[in-house]
Amino acid sequence: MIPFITDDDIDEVQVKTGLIFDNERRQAIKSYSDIQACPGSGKTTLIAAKLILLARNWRDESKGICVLSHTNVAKNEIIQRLEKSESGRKLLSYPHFIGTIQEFVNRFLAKPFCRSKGIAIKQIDDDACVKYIEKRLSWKTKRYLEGKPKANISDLQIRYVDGDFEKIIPGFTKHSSSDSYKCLLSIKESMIDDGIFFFREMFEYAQAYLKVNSDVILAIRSRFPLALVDEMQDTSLIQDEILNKIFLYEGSLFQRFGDADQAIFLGDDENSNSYNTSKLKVINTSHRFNSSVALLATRLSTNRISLVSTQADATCQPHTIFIVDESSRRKVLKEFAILCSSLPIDNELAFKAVGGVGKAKKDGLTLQHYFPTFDKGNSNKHFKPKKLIGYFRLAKEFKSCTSSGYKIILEGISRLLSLAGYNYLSVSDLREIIRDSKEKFSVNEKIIVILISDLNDEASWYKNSLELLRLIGLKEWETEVTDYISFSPSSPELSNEIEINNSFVEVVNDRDVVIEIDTIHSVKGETHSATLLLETKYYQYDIHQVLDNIVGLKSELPKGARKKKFMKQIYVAMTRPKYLIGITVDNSRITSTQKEAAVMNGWRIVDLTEADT
Ligand SMILES: Nc1ncnc2c1ncn2[C@@H]1O[C@H](COP(=O)(O)OP(=O)(O)OP(=O)(O)O)[C@@H](O)[C@H]1O
Repeated sequence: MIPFITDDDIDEVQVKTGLIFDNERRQAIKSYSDIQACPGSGKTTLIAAKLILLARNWRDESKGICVLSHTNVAKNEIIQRLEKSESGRKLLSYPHFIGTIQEFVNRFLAKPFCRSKGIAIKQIDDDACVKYIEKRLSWKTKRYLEGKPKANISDLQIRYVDGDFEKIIPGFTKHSSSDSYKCLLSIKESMIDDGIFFFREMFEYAQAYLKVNSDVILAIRSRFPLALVDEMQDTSLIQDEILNKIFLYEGSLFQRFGDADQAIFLGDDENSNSYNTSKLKVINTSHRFNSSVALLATRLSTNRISLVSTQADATCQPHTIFIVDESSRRKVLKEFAILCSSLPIDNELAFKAVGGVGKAKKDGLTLQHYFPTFDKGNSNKHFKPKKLIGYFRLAKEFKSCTSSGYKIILEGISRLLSLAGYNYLSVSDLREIIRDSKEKFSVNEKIIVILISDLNDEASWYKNSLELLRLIGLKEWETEVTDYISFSPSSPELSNEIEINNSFVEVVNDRDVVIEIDTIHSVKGETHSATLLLETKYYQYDIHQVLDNIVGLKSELPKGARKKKFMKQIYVAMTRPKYLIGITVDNSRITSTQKEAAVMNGWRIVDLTEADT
C-alpha cells in the first residue's frame, strides 16, 4: 500500500524546513503525474521532500521505492538530503533502491542476464575499453582507421538487434575479409572474454533479458510498486525504452521530473525521448535567481518557457558581456572577480566560470585558454583521494554509515588491491567477495572501527590500516602500496587542494574572491552566486552560434542539432547564478549591431581588448 500524502503533511514540512510549496508543487508531491519544471524550481528539493513523506508511513518490508537519476551528482544530492532525516534514512537500504539508471540496469537486468549466459563482467568503463582497444590495434588497422574520419574505436561494441547480438566494427558497414576487420573483431572478442564492457552495452544485454525473460518485468514491478526519475530530460532513447517497458503500465505509479530545456547529455541524434516530447504544463517559477537573471536566461529557453523569479529582491546586477581577443582573454577572470566582489557574501554560494569544452584540443578554444592550468581530472566531482586514508575521510562525510560511504571505502580498497598487483575489481565484485569470505565480519567490523576512529591520530591509523590489510590477505607489498596506506594530515588531502587546483583567486578590497573553473556539464544542478560563461569551440564557437538570442536580436530557435545543443548548454550556465551573469566572447565574433542590441536589452559591455583595461 503506497502511503497517501496530505496537505497537512506538506504544511508540516514547510514549517520544519522553511521551504514554500505552492499549489503546483503540492500537486507534484501528492500526485504521480510527470513534472516539467524550470531551473531552480526546486525539483531535487521536491523529490527529497516527497520521499521523506512517503518514508514516514512506508510499512512494506519487501517492496520499496525505486529512485533513479541520470548522474551520480544528482543521486548523491538526493541521498544527502535523505540522510538528514530519520525517516529519509530508511530509504537508503533494502527494499528501496536509489541509484543512476545505469546502476539500476546493471544490477537488475544486464548482470543477471550475463550471469545466466556465462558472460563474466569484470569492468564496465568506457575509458578502460578505449585504452584496451588502443593497446591492441595493429599498426595497419590504425592506419586504416586514420583514413576513415567517421570511424571511432569507441563504437567497437555489441548491439542487440532483432533477437541477436551483433558486433559493430568501426570503419566497416559489413563483414570483410580484410586484416583490419579481423583485427578489430578479434579485439572485440577478447574484450568479451576478458569481461570488459562499454556502459552502453549493458543496455543491450538488458534489452535481451527483457525479451527472453518476461517474468523479470513482473518481478521488478512487484519489488518496486513506485518509481521516481529525476533529470529525465537526459535519458537516452534506449534508457527511455527500458524504463517504459518496466514501469509504464496501466495503474503504475511512475513519476518523472525534468526540464527539457536542460537536456545536455544526449547525443546529437537523441534529442527526444518520450518525456522531452510530451507536452506538459511547466512550473516556471524559480527560487534560485532574481528577476534580472530570469529575464536574460528566458531568451535561451528552447521550449519558450518564460522564467519567473520568486525572489522579492529585484536589484538588477551589472550582467556583463566581456569582449576579449587572444591577448586579453586571460584578463577576464580578474575582471569578473572585481564584479563579484560587490555581491552579497554567502559562503554557501560559489563564483564559477564555466565553459562547454574542458579538454585541451588542437585548434580549439577550451577552458585552458582562459585558465592555463585547468585540468578536468582535478575537478572535485572527479576527485579521487591520493591515499587510502582519504577514502575513509571522504566516507566520513556521509553522516550515517550508509551504502554510499561503504562504497567509497570499497573503491579505496579496490585501488589498494590494484596497486598490490591484483586484477582490477569493481566495487560490486569486491562487495561480493567480502560477503562470501569467511573474514566478512572481521573486515566489515574493521572498516567501521576505522571509520569512527580519529583519522588525525597517526598511530591509530597505522595500527588499524595494517590490521585491515592483514584481514584482506595482503602480507607483503611494494613501495607504491606503502605510500598509498601511509598517513597524511587531513587538510590538503580533501577538497581544499583540489579546489585550489582549478580556482582563480583575486583579492579585491580585502575580500578573497575565489572563482572555480569547471565545465557546464559538471555544474548542472548547482546554484552559484555568480556565473561567468566562457566561449569555447566544439566544431563551432558555441556563444557565437546563439549570440543573437543572447543579446535579444532574435527570438527564433537556431536551426540544426548542434546549435540547439549549444543553446541548452548556455541556458544551463545562465540559470546557475542567484545574482550575476557574465559572458565572454571574442572580439571577432560580435558585431556592432549585436553590441547595441545587448546594451538595449539588459547587458553591460566591457571591452577588454582596449589597451588601458
Ligand atoms: N520549495 C522551495 N521553497 C524555497 N526555496 C526552495 C524550494 N525549493 C528549492 N528551493 C531553493 O531553490 C534553489 C534551487 O533548488 P533545486 O536545486 O532543488 O532546483 P532544481 O529544480 O533541481 O534546479 P535545476 O533544474 O537547475 O537542477 C535551492 O537554493 C533551494 O534551496
